[in-house]
Amino acid sequence: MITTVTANPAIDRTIIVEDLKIGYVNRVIRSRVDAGGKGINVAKNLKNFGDDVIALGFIGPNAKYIIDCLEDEGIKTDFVKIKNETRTNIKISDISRMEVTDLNEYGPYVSEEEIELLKKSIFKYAKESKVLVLSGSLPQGVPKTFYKDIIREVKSGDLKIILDADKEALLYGIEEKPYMIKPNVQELEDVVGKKLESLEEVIEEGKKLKDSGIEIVAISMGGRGSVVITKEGIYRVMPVKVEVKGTVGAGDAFVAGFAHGIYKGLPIEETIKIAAALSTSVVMKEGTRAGTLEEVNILKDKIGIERIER
Ligand SMILES: Nc1ncnc2c1ncn2[C@@H]1O[C@H](COP(=O)(O)OP(=O)(O)OP(=O)(O)O)[C@@H](O)[C@H]1O
Ligand SMILES: O=P(O)(O)OC[C@@]1(O)O[C@H](CO)[C@@H](O)[C@@H]1O
Repeated sequence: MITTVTANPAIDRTIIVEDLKIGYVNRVIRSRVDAGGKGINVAKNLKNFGDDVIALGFIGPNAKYIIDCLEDEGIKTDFVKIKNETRTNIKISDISRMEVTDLNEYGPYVSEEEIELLKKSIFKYAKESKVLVLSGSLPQGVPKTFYKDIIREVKSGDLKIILDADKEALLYGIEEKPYMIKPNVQELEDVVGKKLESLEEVIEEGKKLKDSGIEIVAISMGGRGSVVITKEGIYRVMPVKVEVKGTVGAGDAFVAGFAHGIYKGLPIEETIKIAAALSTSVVMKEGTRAGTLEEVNILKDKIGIERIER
């Protein structure tokens, strides 16, 4: 089984506009609502691959919609029901600039008792899982060491932990050496505390993290693809040129591709291709949506992948 944890789910409201003008009245062409939050997006992608996945996290009284969406898709869920409301994140997609602006709320305040309930649940499901995905920001009241504490508690040879977080949650999490991390360049810059101007610098810093004991360091670079640093080698992955309709959740699809490959024990190059293809299929869609197996099968062979160092 694969367990995904979304401490800070979101009702994602995507608003499609043309030529957004800040400070003016803008007309909305169309809008849509999706169940969002990073771990939830990972779970949606994994389900489309037919993997056995369960989604955990905190859920507020206003967000039954999220549970219903996941259950409609056949995804198992076991969320901790909290007193305060789940956030709504606004995604403004400007189709003339092909640009998405994210307005993400901090999320609800979560109590100590609610945090303990989620921790217990994660510890329970981790015992039955091969892969554990810890993804996204932490809502208010949750200590920045949340992921670190979980990794320390559940880490074992049999469980592969993927951490996709930012800022302090990532910094602390890294201290416990998860199996894999997936920072984007900005997140990696925050970890190393400096601007990374060239691909060489990105690789250099990624290598240091890998050498510190993290097996896979996958650095995503948006429309420039990614660099994946593993013990098998360093891979430069080039994206496919497609019509981009929305980039929200591309990173989560990338993570899901790795979770799938690791779960199935696939070779690293095949895993990377699936991850890149899955993220490509997501950018071809409006809103926060997952990719499908059929889309990946079409896109996979178009992914350019080059081993640049052993
Ligand atoms: N404009 C694009 N064109 C083609 N592929 C893209 C584009 N943007 C993203 N991708 C694909 O998605 C992957 C992950 O994207 P990105 O680096 O934006 O993740 P992220 O910053 O974690 O995103 P998010 O937090 O919104 O999920 C990239 O490595 C690439 O394969
Ligand atoms: O505020 P966070 O937790 O960092 O990110 C939340 C979020 O932007 O991430 C997903 C896309 O990756 C969206 O579904 C969601 O709204």
